[in-house]
Amino acid sequence: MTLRTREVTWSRGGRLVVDGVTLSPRPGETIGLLGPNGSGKSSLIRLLCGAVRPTSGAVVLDGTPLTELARRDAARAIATVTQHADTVVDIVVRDIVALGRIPHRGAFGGDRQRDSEAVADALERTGLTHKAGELWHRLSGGEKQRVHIARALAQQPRELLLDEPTNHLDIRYQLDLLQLLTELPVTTVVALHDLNLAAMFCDTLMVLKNGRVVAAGPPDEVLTPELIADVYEVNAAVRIDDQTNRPLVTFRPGRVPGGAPARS
Ligand SMILES: Nc1ncnc2c1ncn2[C@@H]1O[C@H](COP(=O)(O)OP(=O)(O)OP(=O)(O)O)[C@@H](O)[C@H]1O
Repeated sequence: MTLRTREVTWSRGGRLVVDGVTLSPRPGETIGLLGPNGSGKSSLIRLLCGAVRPTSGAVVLDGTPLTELARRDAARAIATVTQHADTVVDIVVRDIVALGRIPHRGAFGGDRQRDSEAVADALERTGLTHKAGELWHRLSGGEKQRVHIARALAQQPRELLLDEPTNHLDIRYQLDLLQLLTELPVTTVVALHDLNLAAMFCDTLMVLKNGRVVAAGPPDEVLTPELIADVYEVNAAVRIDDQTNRPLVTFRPGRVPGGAPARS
């Protein structure tokens, strides 16, 4: 059992932002959420973590709708890395990462040894051990991003949700992060803009357009020139990379209005 959605919809201002999405990850798999700006990826992640309530349909964790679950139970199982998370408080990196341990604290405090091991491990995995004592506001954008990821890892969740986690990272950390996600024994849903990174690291891709799922499945079945033209209105060629055995997308200049790929 894992975190799933059943025909979930979310409407805002009379518009269906998320429109009947069913997401059923296999435990441990990495699902990449793709789609153009405004297609509903962040909104679906907000539904999955319980930040917003579905208008209809359900988000369920081990069969129980999130809306019926105690906050602490959901927080122990689900960690989320959102976009634009910031803090104005003067706080050091280690203390931000330690916030991930809060859901594990009981009425008599937590297991301190386990907490500090989880924090140290999360710092190590994100390459931040040497920054543990540094103040948050002195970090670069990419380092801040990695701190948020470390906080989520310190939470030791079963389900990990990430909204464009690579957007501030240089290419080395993008690759490191996505490699790490595939190696963690957790179910991961990650919204991405980079089709090639999604193809390289995700087990399954789900593509949204106007809040609806337009394709879902293994990367080599989903990422076709036709799909890319339809969803992004760009002209692309796709081949299987002989090193990674994954689809590799190259783009051609010019828009493809209306969605049909231009003939080369
Ligand atoms: N709270 C809200 N109230 C009204 N409209 C909203 C709200 N949240 C999202 N939307 C709208 O829903 C649509 C989907 O937004 P969302 O942020 O989920 O897209 P996205 O696929 O994550 O986009 P991006 O790639 O730009 O981050 C957008 O048109 C957005 O303006």
